[in-house]
Amino acid sequence: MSNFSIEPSFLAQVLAGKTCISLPYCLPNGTHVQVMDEGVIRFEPKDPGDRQLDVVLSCGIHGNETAPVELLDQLISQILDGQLRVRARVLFVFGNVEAMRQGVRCVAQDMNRLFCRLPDVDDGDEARRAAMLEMQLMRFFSRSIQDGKPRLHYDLHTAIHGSLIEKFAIYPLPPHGRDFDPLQVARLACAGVDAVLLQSTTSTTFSFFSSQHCGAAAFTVELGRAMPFGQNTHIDLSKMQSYLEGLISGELPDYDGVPAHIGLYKVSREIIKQSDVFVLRVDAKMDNFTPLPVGTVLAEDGDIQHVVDEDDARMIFPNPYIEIGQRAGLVIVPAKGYSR
Ligand SMILES: O=C(O)CCC(=O)N[C@@H](CCC(=O)O)C(=O)O
Ligand SMILES: [Zn+2]
Repeated sequence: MSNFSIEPSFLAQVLAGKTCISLPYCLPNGTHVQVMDEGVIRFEPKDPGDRQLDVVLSCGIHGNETAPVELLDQLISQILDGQLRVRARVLFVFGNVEAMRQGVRCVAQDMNRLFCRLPDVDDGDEARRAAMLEMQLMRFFSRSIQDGKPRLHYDLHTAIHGSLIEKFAIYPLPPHGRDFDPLQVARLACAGVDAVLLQSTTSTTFSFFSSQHCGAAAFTVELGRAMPFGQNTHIDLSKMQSYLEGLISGELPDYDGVPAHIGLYKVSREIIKQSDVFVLRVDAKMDNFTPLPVGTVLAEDGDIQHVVDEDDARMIFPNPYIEIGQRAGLVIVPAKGYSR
């Protein structure tokens, strides 16, 4: 990508293979811009004293989840053409570029299962890309760790199936046994998210990486159902767009507690596929958050039977078409006892 150009869009240039690391340059309004790698672009305010926070906005970790990619591309265009004033350091990441080109979730390996691991000489393209993105985030957040600015990461996705709650987030709990921050949940509500899943287990996702290793308040955000590029008009991302525009312009909204309408859930257990005779006994296409009565057989895996024994259980991300050792679904329950 050469210096300051609005057309074609950043996304179009990424898909055409025309972005790679570049020298930093300035927009006419003084905003600093640098392409850090293919599909990775950083903006910094003209006046360092203007900077309120550091935020990573990522999408396309799954290449067929296009609505968030279109949203972030629009924000990048608004910055490049001077409509959106930058008062934060912002790193935009288009995650799995090759999968985006092919319109598939992944090419060989699910990239959101490849974070927080040691690199290996046999790593494929997606594992190497995940390791490179980890380095980009470590580098980006190292400045905010030094000077104490708020660190945020929103990793935007869309889900394979429908969902009774269209927009929800997974919130990896901060390290060292710290509790979740109600203010972060309230900010997600402001962005149009209606339920938050508090995740206390370890994970291999991008948001888990930035929470654990960069000390960022980090979230995987599901924004509706995955559709090809240009077919996302059914998803209303206006609240998310306004919220992100606010962050980029340095506005970090403050709230008292978690809004009453937000559903708070926690992971009761993960259903891991342990053998090639694994069978899901519930409809693999059922909507996320579908209630599951006690006694429902969820899956069978050789001698193992997964049966619901939790009150008020629901399942999200049911998917039997995964490799052995991976997650075939999450059983979640309401998180009780949290003050709002
Ligand atoms: O709809 C599905 O089954 C998957 C949607 C998706 O990509 N979800 C993320 C969630 C990540 C997390 O648990 O934080 C994923 O599976 O990677
Ligand atoms: Zn995804």
